[in-house]
Amino acid sequence: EAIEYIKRVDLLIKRLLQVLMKRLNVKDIDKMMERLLMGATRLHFNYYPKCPNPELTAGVGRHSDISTITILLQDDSGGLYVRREGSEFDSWIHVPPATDALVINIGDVLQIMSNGLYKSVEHRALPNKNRSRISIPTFVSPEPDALIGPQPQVLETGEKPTYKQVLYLDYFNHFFSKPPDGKKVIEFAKILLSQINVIWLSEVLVVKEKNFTLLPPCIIST
Ligand SMILES: O=C(O)CCC(=O)C(=O)O
Ligand SMILES: [Fe+2]
Repeated sequence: EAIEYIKRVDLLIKRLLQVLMKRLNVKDIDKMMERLLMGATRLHFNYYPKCPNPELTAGVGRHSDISTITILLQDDSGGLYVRREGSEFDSWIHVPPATDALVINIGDVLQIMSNGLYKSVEHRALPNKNRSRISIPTFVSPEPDALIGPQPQVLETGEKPTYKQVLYLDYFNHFFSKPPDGKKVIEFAKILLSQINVIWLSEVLVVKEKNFTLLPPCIIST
């Protein structure tokens, strides 16, 4: 049954990625792109024993997944919450379990690759008071040695990159080096304003010294 599930989910993953990448002007998912998007897919089995006081337990703390996408199969007990985007105060929406339905999360890798067009979803999971819960997420992720960054097709229009190229293994290790803390992890791949200023200032200095015309600004990832 598990193998059959994996086979079917694999087809679903490929179909979903095709649609999602089309929006980024990536029309063909070749072998290289496949390794970048789904080179290392992992299945986790989460068990939450019942707990008399769920609000006092950590459960799975607030985080976004460091995957490209996550396909989540949950049982019918409930306990997954997503953060309402843009709310000033913490506001969580319960994701009710639906029969024969899967939950699809956008992960950080897709946010980075799309230069922020797609947004990874912040979520958390709490145990139940009266019964245990099982969830089975499939994390669709790049190979450890893949470089993740905004795709050239996304930047074709002249859009400035918000994220730099990072090794997926470094991103992965960074995520697991700290307790979960919302969407802070993605800052690891962000191009910082100070980095842009330094590059811009150095261009101005070159112009002043040599009387050259200003080169088009380029953002170098460090
Ligand atoms: O148990 C759930 O519903 C979510 C678990 C989760 O977010 C995770 O394992 O990353
Ligand atoms: Fe998660």
